[in-house]
Amino acid sequence: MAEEGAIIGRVKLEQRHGKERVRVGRVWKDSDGTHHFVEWNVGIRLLSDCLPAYFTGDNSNIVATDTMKNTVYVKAKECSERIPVEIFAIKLAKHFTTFYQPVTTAIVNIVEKQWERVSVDGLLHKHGFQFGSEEHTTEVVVKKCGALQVTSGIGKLRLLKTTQSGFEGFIRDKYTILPETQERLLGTEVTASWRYAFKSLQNIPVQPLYFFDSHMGVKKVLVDTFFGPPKMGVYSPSVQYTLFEMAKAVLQRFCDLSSVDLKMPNIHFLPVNLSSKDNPVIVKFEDDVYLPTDEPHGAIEASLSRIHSKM
Ligand SMILES: O=c1[nH]c(=O)c2[nH]c(=O)[nH]c2[nH]1
Repeated sequence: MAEEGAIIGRVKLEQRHGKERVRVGRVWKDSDGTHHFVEWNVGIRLLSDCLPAYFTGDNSNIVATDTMKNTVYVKAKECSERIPVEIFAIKLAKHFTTFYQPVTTAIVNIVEKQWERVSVDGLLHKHGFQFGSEEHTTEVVVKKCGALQVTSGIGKLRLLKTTQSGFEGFIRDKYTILPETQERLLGTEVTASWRYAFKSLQNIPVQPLYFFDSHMGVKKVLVDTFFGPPKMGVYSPSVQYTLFEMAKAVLQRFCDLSSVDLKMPNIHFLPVNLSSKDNPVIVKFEDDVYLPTDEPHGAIEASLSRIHSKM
């Protein structure tokens, strides 16, 4: 059994090492001239018995972080077919736990940037892509025994609705100035992550589009639940309530997920009222003119997990 930590006198050492921000772009070319492109930003952490490196300067059990970086490019080259980011992360993590005897666990995080195929004159371009702000994230943990944990996610998903939102009934005291309202603009930048229920390398779903479809599906449920039906929308009494509705909808719709984690900052758009001594009403706020802000913002986060296998 490898040792990743040790107690020395009255202190405990826990250690891991890896490489951060290894950036790779990969193109796949179909025979009809259609190209596919992904950009990945990879982080790797290896748990292994390299305590002698800390205690005596003996590096003989260390996988150099430079080697980890090279491995990202080698494995990207080896992927001759277009693959989802989750499968690439699993391949990398599996490599580290099987190729290196001292490595007991590999943790691979990847952020995929959004390069979307462009349309020109109404036709999808064969090799032209446009950058979007959204991110597709994954974290994969693989143990030597084959145990696996896969988390997927979405980052920087900015959503905003101009009505059907309010906030009332909260604690009022001598520090409170926020008025109660049934009419406000609601803006957020969703960071979502969800854990798949399968727990070993043998149980990874075999359908080639599984992770692509899950990602698109979860995103659609999150967005649809946030906004409600196109004509009427749906009333949000708080970010907290809407967040819970979104998380519940994801677990109800996708039974192969065991938990979902949502961070939904309340990004404030401040009402604009302008007045002067001579002109008391230059701009009177009527739910129309706002000052967009980045900070400070509300921080509202929650996780929802299944206690039983079915909801
Ligand atoms: O939806 C909201 N939740 C809060 O907790 C909160 N706090 C606040 O100032 N505005 C809001 N809005």
